[in-house]
Amino acid sequence: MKLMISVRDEHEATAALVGGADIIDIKNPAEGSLGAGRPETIAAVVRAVRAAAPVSASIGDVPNLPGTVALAGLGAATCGVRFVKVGLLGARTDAEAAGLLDAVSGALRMANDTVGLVACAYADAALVGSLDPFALPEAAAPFVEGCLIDTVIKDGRTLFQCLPEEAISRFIRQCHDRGLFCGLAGSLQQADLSRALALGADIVGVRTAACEGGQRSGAISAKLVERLKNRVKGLGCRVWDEEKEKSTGRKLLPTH
Ligand SMILES: O=C[C@H](O)COP(=O)(O)O
Repeated sequence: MKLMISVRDEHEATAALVGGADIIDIKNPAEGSLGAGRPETIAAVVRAVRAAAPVSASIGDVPNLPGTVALAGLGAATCGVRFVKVGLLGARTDAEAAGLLDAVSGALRMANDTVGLVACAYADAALVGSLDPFALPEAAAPFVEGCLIDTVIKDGRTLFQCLPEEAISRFIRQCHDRGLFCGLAGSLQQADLSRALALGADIVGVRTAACEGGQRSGAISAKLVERLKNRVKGLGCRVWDEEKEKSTGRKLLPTH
């Protein structure tokens, strides 16, 4: 299981790498759960990380405007990231989700073939009228390399307080059955990491628990990242299903 740390800028990216993060995810917490960073910030993080880890860039908790979102995806893809991550906040149906992802994946192909797309739905979608997260893997499968389930309301409630483990397990299975990697996020704390691994998650995405003061508006602390990483290492790592990698022809884990 890989530890993905969501960072605001190149300074936080460096701290996350020092702490042992496996994946560097760029987001702007001031603009939402998956708020988009500015292009110059994304480029600065890519330069700071170099080849030390895969870099993903979030393009926001997006509205249901495929053209607008595709342009945002193209912009992020030209900054040298390995993944573009899109929060499907404005999609209400699987058809709207597929329409958005089709538009963004077409834009990424204009940039280059090495940039993968990651679709994100929300465990607390019902509170904001967004897409049922369990409709995501099926709708996203033709366009993405992986899916993430996160929380849109960052009030400290964790993913595991929004959904029962059985439901999270179902989401992970839906992804794996379609050859997609699956990430879990949503105010995850140390204690949640073992649950995520036991359920078969491939990636855990964290910001708040890696921030000084335990506030996602705080700064990423290398020490706190190291503590999270040691916890993940102490839990061992899920062995990939070689068959699935062969059958999909895709590395199921992000590579850089
Ligand atoms: O990685 C994405 C998540 O939004 C992490 O943020 P969080 O731990 O503050 O919920």
